[in-house]
Amino acid sequence: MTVRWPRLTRATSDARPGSVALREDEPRPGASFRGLTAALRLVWRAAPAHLVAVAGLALAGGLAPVAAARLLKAVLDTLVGGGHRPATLVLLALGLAGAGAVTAFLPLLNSYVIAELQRRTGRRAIDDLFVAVNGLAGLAHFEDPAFLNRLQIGHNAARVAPGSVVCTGLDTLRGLVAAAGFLAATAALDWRLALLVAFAALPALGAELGLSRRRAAMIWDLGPHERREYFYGGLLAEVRAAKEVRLFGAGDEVRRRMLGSRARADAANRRLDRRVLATHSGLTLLGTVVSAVGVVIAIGLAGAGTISVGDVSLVLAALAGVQGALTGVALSAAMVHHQLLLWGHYRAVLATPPDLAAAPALAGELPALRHGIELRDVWFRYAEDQPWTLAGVDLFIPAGHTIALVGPNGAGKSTLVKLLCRFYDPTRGAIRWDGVDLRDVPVEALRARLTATFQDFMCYDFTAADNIGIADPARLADRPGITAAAGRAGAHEKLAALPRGYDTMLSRVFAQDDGDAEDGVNLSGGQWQRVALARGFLREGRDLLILDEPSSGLDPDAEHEIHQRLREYRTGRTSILISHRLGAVRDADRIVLLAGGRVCEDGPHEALLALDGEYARLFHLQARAYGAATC
Ligand SMILES: Nc1ncnc2c1ncn2[C@@H]1O[C@H](COP(=O)(O)OP(=O)(O)OP(=O)(O)O)[C@@H](O)[C@H]1O
Repeated sequence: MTVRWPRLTRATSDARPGSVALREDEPRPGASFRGLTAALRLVWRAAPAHLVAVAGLALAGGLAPVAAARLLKAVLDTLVGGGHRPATLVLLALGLAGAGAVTAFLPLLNSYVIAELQRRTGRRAIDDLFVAVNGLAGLAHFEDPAFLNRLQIGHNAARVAPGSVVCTGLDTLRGLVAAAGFLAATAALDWRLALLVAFAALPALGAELGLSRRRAAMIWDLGPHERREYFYGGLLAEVRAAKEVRLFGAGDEVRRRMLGSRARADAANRRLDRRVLATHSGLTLLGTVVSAVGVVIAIGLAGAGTISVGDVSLVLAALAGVQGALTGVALSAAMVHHQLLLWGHYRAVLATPPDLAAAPALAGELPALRHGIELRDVWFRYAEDQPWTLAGVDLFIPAGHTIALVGPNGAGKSTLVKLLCRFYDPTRGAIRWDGVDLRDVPVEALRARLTATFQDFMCYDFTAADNIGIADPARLADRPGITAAAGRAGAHEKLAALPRGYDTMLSRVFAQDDGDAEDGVNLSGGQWQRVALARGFLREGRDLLILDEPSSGLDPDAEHEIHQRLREYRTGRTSILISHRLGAVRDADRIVLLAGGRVCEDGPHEALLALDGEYARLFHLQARAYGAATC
């Protein structure tokens, strides 16, 4: 049957949605009122009772020292005035002791409640963050350094920023309450003293806000260095890199590079620390002068009989209290500001535009494949400044057929498969599933119809069962299905014979769930490949099977056996098989030779041999290498 496809009408462009959204030179997200309210909403959702408790504690914490100072004044004035009743003094003393106890205990309680609030909020924030990250259907963002930088900062901010913004904000409130109480008490004695102390706090506020802005900018600038440092640290610590690093004696070089990244980060931190030292020294000097002036004025007023001895004690407490409270307010306001800047990166990740165009609102399920998949004049490049990887591919994959993709390294075979899975959209042209443009279908609906084993498959540090079951999370507990898939991939005997069978960890990096690290095993490369194939097989019944180099790591017997199984499995199914072993793909319905991003040859094995083109040359080359003169 010949299927005629309608002409393409979709406007195409080089720009992939969202791909230019997060650049290194983009203005950084600023602290904003919306950021504050978003943090507050999150904390309220995650830990409402704790939020109320922290607010109550903040209010009590602000009032307690003022109450203590007022009680002390009353005690002193009562004592100096004479003629007092003992009961009054006892009551005052008890009140004073109570205020002192509250002042001492509040911070302990506060820390406990804040820690729990932080934990709950952090968990919720991280969950929201990774829901958003999971929602990015394509791969483009994960290859964008600016996005990765933002994600790392956002991830760190998620743990602490929202809780910290709210708690430190309440701390600021507590400081303001305390400062207002002390200022009112001081103003009642002498308003000039109150003004002097209040104005002395303003430079601290400005300086701390400036420092917080610098700190946040520095975290952004250091992100790439720190990511590199983690990367080098990983090379030194991870078992996957250990062989090459040791054999090549590359450890010292990697360590030097790691320390280089650390040194750049340290240098920037040092510059900031010097600025902090200079700023805080200036502020401390200012505070000392203000205190000294305040003390001299108060003693002068007491000497002149204008204020009482108790008033002097109140002024001394107020001076220290106001200064401490206002410095605390400046510090915590700066901290809120700093956390809001980092929180802005978190919110920016949540607001990251999708890198794939959304399907039309009414797009529904994708029907089972009946006719075939067509690539019509497909062009693709990974970025605008990179060369074309696919340059006008025209290809029809009929339903129920096996198409083998062959071609030199870098020809674009895996890229083509990635477009079929819609990890990227074509830069130009279109891919149609029974005539429906893939961009007009929800991406999940498309992927539900695919199964694949990729060339760079994952080796999960999971149990054997989970390593296979993860291919279809709804079937993680479907042990018969998992063992059947493993059987089809020729992995069952090996996995069943492991110390804990399918419950054995395929890792020596993590212990079993019960903490026993002894039973974890490492598989060989070929065994891992079979597990990866089993994952593909678990998703049986899908419309399109993609196998990218499914047997590259297998021994000859295993390769023969796997290809035999694949042949049986593929019969009547639509599949795409990529392989450099041309002998393994000769029985495909059609063999497509990609080169330079285009389809150069296309036809069954015999037809391509008869054509005597590039495929025939490569096939004979391999056949000779295997010692087979004729094929
Ligand atoms: N994520 C990426 N970002 C940028 N360029 C990429 C990316 N992946 C692949 N490329 C480039 O695209 C080209 C085609 O790569 P692809 O992996 O599709 O080739 P292939 O035909 O599968 O090669 P091989 O036979 O070696 O597996 C290569 O030049 C490669 O450098």
